[in-house]
Amino acid sequence: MANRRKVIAGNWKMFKTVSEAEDYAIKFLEEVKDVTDLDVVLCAPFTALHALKNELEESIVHLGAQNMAWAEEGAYTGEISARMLLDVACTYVILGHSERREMFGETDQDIAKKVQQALAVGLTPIFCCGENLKLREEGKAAEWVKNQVASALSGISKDDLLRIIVAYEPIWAIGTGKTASSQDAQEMCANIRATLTELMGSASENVPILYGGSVKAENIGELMQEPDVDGALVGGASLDPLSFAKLIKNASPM
Ligand SMILES: O=C(CO)COP(=O)(O)O
Repeated sequence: MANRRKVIAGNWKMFKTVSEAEDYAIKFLEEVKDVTDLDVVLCAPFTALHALKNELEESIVHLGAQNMAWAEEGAYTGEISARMLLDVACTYVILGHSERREMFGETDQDIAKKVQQALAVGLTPIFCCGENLKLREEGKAAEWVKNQVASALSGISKDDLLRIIVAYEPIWAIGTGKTASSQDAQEMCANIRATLTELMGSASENVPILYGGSVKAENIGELMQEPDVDGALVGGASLDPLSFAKLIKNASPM
């Protein structure tokens, strides 16, 4: 039996000012302070990270960003580097989210470079992959996601791959209220693990694979029952501290 971490990560996307984030952190910490059986991550906008660093210090909640530059530093107007994220106590960073791929033109090559840069400074990448509705309906979802995983992760050493989290987020399930069935989520997460096995051998058993797409307090329990679903990346349902705390408690294996 694999000894994988369970992870629930909230992706706030482009929501919350500094004061809203601080207010959230106070309420959220009160609710989740005794959670020990899974890793809890809040991926906040850049502008809220420093304030959250202060609020979350010495708590069980880890801090993450939602994107970063592939370059180390330099003349890249508007970009944020991996070291800047470390500086505000981030330990995680979401990379390759479908919204960045679709709306901001990020390619598999960009994402591969970002994953390498994150690993180089010691951040844990939450690498996102997932198919759109057309690909799913054409029966091409598994192949598409396999290619996304292989092209972003194939240049990475086996040891470094052990430090990655993969999030499977079917685009048709994001923000639509349409969750993949837990069987579909399991099937795709198992396929991703098989691709990881091709890259890193049986150590893939230790890589957490999350599901994302309309996850809520009501459906997390069922998803977590699946053997290859090790947690969730949660958008809309992470925006309210009390309901996100409820989701986390429902995800808990205890
Ligand atoms: O994109 C997501 C998380 O990264 C999922 O968003 P929703 O949970 O709002 O569907």
